Amino acid sequence: MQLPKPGTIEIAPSLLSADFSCLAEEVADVEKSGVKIIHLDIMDGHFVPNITIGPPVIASLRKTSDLCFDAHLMISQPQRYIKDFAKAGANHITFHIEAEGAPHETISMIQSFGCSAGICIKPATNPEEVLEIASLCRMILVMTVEPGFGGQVFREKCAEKCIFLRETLGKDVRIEVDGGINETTAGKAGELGADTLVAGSAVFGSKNRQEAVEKISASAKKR
Ligand SMILES: O=C(CO)[C@H](O)[C@H](O)COP(=O)(O)O
Ligand SMILES: [Fe+2]
Repeated sequence: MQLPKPGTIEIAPSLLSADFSCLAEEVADVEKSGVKIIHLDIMDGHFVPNITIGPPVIASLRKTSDLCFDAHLMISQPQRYIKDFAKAGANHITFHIEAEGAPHETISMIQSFGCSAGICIKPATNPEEVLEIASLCRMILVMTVEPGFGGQVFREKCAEKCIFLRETLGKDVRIEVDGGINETTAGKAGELGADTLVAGSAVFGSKNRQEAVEKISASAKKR
């Protein structure tokens, strides 16, 4: 499934906090809650101090799910691996503006494999830095924690970048926030202009994933 068109609030559960011994079941469980997107955190142990999954895991999950696979590449050299992630079944590929490679080229490469492109900014990065390429992206990802680990505390100051991005870019682009989203912080993120909310520990750390997704979604829509 492609990334949903702008205009709706979407919750994107992050598989980072799922039980890695049964990922297909975890995806199926969260799919019951009606989400359209699953967020896949790809870490290389170099761009961030953690290592997660690669293309073979995504290819296996692709056989079991039709959700939009939103791959968040936290890797130093995204251009080296885009083909592999696209062929594995990613629908939307986000890379960091802080990573190596000319962003225009990376975006063209993503699109040449039939995926939509996204650009991500870390907490210390100014949102102005993505303006030049934003029109080529279907979604801008604003990190509300330092990338690398789930379960961190939401940084409101980072989410405030969404106001500038929304005012400057308008409604035709999705703005995604990632890090520390739960039923309390989702309201603030929605209020600031985010329409796509990644939630890892708040969804997969909860026994009832459906209820968790509903609460986060209701909170984000209250803006
Ligand atoms: O990109 C990420 C970390 O780098 C994750 O997507 C994010 O942290 C989700 O986890 P949580 O909702 O528990 O904060
Ligand atoms: Fe992420």
